[in-house]
Amino acid sequence: MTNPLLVIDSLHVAARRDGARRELLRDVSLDIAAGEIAGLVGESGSGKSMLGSAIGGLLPRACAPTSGRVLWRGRDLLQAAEVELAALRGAQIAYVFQEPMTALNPTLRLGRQLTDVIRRHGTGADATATALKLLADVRIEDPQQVFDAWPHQLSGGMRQRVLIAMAFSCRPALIVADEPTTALDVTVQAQVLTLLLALAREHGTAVLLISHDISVIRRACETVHVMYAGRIVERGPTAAVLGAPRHPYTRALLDCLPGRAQPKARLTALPPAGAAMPGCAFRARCPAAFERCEQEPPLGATSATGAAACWLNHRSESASHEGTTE
Ligand SMILES: Nc1ncnc2c1ncn2[C@@H]1O[C@H](COP(=O)(O)OP(=O)(O)OP(=O)(O)O)[C@@H](O)[C@H]1O
Repeated sequence: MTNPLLVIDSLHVAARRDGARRELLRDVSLDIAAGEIAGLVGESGSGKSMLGSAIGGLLPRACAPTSGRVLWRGRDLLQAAEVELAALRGAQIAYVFQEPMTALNPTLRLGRQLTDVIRRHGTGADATATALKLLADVRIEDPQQVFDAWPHQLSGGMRQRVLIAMAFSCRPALIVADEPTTALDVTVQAQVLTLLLALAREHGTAVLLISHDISVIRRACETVHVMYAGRIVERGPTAAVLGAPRHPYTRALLDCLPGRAQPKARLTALPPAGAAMPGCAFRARCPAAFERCEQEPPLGATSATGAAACWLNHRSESASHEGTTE
């Protein structure tokens, strides 16, 4: 990829609790180019939000990177001070989170919250006029009414539109959208996702769309990264990865889609992400890697480290679609 906006290079993140260390992200690498709509998919607890948070320096207090780099336009953000990260967030990297109510301040009218963001990043323009224009851009019919409203007076879908307006307010180069539609009614999920993507394309904004729902990723993203137990196990152009998945976990995710299971066929349970298991959790489903997986010694006695070791060793030959054309 020429001149990527974001390069995550062999990132490891661990949590510390009562003196014990638990690895949450293991050797994660991911590139995003300017304007690219990239997807990150995996089951709950696989580390998607942890990765999204690590990009903008928003990891929970108990969690920290232990090695690797997060290069933003070539600058390693893991070496940046909080003041630099705070300036970057909003201005260049914006976030849209799952639950709009928790991302908004319930004690401030929406117009005030929008103009605060606009003024903080100093675009110089009339903040009120800019806010009203942004509300119109997210297809809100009566921007003035929403500008004057309190967060609790809006529906979840409308609140998420306001947060999308806020995210675009400073024309960021990247939006990290962490399950942006999961908390919404099914009927508005598609509208909000379509809006987010349309604005991103219009402004040339790159998006890292985080979702547990592979059908959302399939519909929205040019590239996909599949995450399991803190690792990216497969990556590539969405059509290539989902059209011909190479990793058994990707195949298992696709098999979970409604309509995919054959009539009367049994749904096979996914291997548990946190369970202790020697060798590769997928060896029974992965003939190409079977022998190596069997021989691979587990890295540790607890957690899925045995599986991780295996993926680490055969990932490049079996699960990368690099260079694949759609
Ligand atoms: N504040 C925290 N301190 C320590 N560990 C955490 C913290 N938050 C999350 N974790 C752990 O990090 C791992 C990854 O969690 P993460 O929230 O990134 O998963 P996810 O894939 O985004 O799932 P979900 O879609 O349910 O949010 C999980 O094992 C989780 O228990």
